Amino acid sequence: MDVAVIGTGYVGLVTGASFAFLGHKVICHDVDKAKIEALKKGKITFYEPYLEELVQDLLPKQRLLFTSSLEEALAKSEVIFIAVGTPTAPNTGAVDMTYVRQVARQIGKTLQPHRYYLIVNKSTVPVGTHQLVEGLIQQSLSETGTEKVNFAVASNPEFLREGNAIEDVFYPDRIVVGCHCSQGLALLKTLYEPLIEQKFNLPSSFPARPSKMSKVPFVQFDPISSELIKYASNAFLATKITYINEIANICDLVGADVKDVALGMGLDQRIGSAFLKAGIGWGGSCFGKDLRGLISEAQQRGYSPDLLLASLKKNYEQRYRAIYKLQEELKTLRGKKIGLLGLTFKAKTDDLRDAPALDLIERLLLLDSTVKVFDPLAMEELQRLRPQWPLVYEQNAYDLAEGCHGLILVTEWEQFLSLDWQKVYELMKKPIIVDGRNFLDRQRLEEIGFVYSGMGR
Ligand SMILES: NC(=O)C1=CN([C@@H]2O[C@H](COP(=O)(O)OP(=O)(O)OC[C@H]3O[C@@H](n4cnc5c(N)ncnc54)[C@H](O)[C@@H]3O)[C@@H](O)[C@H]2O)C=CC1
Ligand SMILES: O=C(O)[C@H]1O[C@H](OP(=O)(O)OP(=O)(O)OC[C@H]2O[C@@H](n3ccc(=O)[nH]c3=O)[C@H](O)[C@@H]2O)[C@H](O)[C@@H](O)[C@@H]1O
Repeated sequence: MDVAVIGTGYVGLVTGASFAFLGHKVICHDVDKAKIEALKKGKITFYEPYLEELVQDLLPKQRLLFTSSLEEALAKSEVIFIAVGTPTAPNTGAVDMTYVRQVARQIGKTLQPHRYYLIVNKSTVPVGTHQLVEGLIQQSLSETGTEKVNFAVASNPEFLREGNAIEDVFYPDRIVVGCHCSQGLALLKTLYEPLIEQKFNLPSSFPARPSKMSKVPFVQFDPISSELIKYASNAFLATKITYINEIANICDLVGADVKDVALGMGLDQRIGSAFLKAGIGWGGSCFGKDLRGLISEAQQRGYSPDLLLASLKKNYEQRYRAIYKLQEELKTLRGKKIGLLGLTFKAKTDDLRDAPALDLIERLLLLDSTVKVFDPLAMEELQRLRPQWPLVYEQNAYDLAEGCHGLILVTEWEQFLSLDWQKVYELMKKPIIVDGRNFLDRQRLEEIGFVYSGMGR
């Protein structure tokens, strides 16, 4: 099947590459010409495990093409995915639909008569966006006088995680679609058929298929419900983390260990063990924006979603607990050297969008600390985002530790587990460590002589 993907960011590129791998012919379009030129050479502009390898494998086979021309992208395509950004609008917390609107209008100007097209919203979008996109396309068609174009708009939200995108896209828990048009629904089913049936094999160096996996549920809903499933899922996951963080804070008060509490809770199948890792709070490009988006949707309709409001507020407060813990040990942080081990919002990504590290650094600078940073992937990105911050950028964890009064582990990078912690201890001025992800071996660190503080343990 000929497929176009509009917007070649995280989601667009993973979507395009995965459909191409499954045997479809995919053409990805983006307005960012530099991105397209890099992709044509097999270079991706962000870090995502396995993705560059996949793109480089598909390019010579001509199954995955890139273009900065929308006309070229739509020339042969029957199914058109919209995968542009839907950020939070300034001040209101509502979803900024500028890019989706632009794309819908442009698609409407480009569709050809006497053809059928299925336009699929892959972006995370407010309820009713399928109607908005349909209306804007229809309007453009009328403006250009294009008649006899048969098209439908569907919802097909994406649930991948950054850093785990290939695994999540090829071995998903479910495929959610919302489409009123039976022809469109049939096309989506055909498109996803190899994935539903798991009729493919990734290269042996890629993540293996989970052993219990057989068929992937392809679940159809009304488009409005499909659109809401995405927001409701992200809001639930974010709230589940906020919940365990609340329990962690209570653990700190009563002397319990949140890792044990989460283990005991998670064994109850009704609760489940996933997303019960306590820490300095969630970050990233989507949880915050999608919670705000859902809150705004509810408020626009006169409903106050108090649980979601609390979940959002508590998460941002949680970030500062790492600093309170340092203050407990060091009293004042003025003039103290504090090192941040890791910067990204999670491991296996170079993404700093809404990363807790940004709030931590800002607060530490306000408290007149000297802030040293090290991250395996995100140093240049931090310099680009906050060139005005007077930070000490270090090349490795040992240089970071040198002369520090305290370290905060911000990101659970695997490589931090195998550091020579005795050496780190000897390099520090005061051996205080706040493990913001409950990631390190507490017992070993305490044996070395560190003053260790986890989140809720
Ligand atoms: N990043 C993630 O892990 C996930 C993101 N999503 C959702 O997917 C959507 C896209 O997110 P990302 O891929 O992270 O965004 P991104 O910012 O990485 O990529 C968006 C791309 O769209 C392009 N674009 C903007 N306007 C365009 C236009 N008029 N025509 C063509 N291209 C245009 C941009 O240049 C950019 O390359 C958002 O709604 C997001 O909430 C959903 C699941 C996971
Ligand atoms: O809509 C999206 O963009 C995506 O948002 C999240 O994915 P992502 O933000 O990439 O990463 P997660 O693995 O969900 O982690 C988000 C944050 O929660 C934190 N987290 C996660 C799990 C946990 O137990 N504890 C915890 O603090 C992570 O450290 C990270 O800061 C969702 O998990 C995806 O299903 C969704 O598609």
